Amino acid sequence: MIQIQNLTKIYQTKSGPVKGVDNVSLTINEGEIYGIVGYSGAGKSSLLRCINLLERPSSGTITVNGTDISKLNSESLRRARLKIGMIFQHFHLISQKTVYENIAFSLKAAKTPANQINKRVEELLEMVGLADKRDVFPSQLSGGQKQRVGIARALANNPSVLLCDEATSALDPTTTRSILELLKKINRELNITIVLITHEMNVVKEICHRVAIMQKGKVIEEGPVYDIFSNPQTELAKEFIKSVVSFDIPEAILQKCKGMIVKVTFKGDVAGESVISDTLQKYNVNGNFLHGSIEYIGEAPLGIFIMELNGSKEEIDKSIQFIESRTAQVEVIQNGI
Ligand SMILES: Nc1ncnc2c1ncn2[C@@H]1O[C@H](COP(=O)(O)OP(=O)(O)OP(=O)(O)O)[C@@H](O)[C@H]1O
Repeated sequence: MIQIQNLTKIYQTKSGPVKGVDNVSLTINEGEIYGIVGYSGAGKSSLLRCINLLERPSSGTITVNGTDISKLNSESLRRARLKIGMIFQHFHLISQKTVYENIAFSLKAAKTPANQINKRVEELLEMVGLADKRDVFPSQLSGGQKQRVGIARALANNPSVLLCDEATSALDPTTTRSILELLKKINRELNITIVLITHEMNVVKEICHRVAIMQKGKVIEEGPVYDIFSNPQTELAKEFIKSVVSFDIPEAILQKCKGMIVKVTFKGDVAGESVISDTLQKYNVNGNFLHGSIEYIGEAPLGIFIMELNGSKEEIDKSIQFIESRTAQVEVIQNGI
């Protein structure tokens, strides 16, 4: 478990102090995939780099598996860092070393006995699907393959935590998906806690269990990814979700609608139920779908439909109450009744 309490990071610059992280408190549970999302300059990297003390916090504490790492002396910190792997947007591989040597380098740095290195590197290559690239140099690899080497190197010393700094931002969508699948497998099979920072809400939607949304150094919203997607509280969370699931209706269409336009959000298994058709049969209301889809957050369905309801105010009110009783949320977007 990682516990961050009242963490502040202030950089001293020529033009004065700059707050990178501003009084952040978070708990990241063992075995979860935790996302930190925010625009450029929000403080994601500063926060992530404080977790393995690549940056020294100005104040606050960071406890990793029960140890307050900010209090460790340099030798203890070196050992603690071996249990915190890290991967980077631009991979940071050593270009003069082969894939094998890049991974072995981590093991040598941790003083692994020479007779154990070969077996461990082979295991890691197998795990990341690069057994056939053992002796090639990074320049001969695709971006996705380079990131696989980065992951193998980060896992070499059996860390309990893997920090991912925009690990897929330099990759195309298909490669991104395959790297995210690999991270999911590592989390599931090795029970490694993963903390990832990203500006892509899609990455959060694909693999994270919980997420923190950062702005100006602060965490402004935090919770299970499903809850944030189904019921975002802040404008920024809504904006990030829009980048993945957009339900904008063209103005010209909205102007033509004379009824009540509602956004209906179905949570969980109920997303598959025929709530809308039941409603239209039960009440004297006409429904006209304007937009809709079922998104899968991880593996849980979240159905969002925008529809125009036409009929008497009384029947529409009753049908909305009925939908709410069967599902979760109905939000009126435009009321022409
Ligand atoms: N080494 C540094 N010296 C001075 N200021 C810094 C330093 N590192 C970060 N900052 C400042 O701290 C704030 C947060 O930066 P940080 O890099 O943590 O944000 P970020 O969300 O990771 O952004 P990006 O995605 O662009 O990396 C910014 O205002 C930035 O200018």
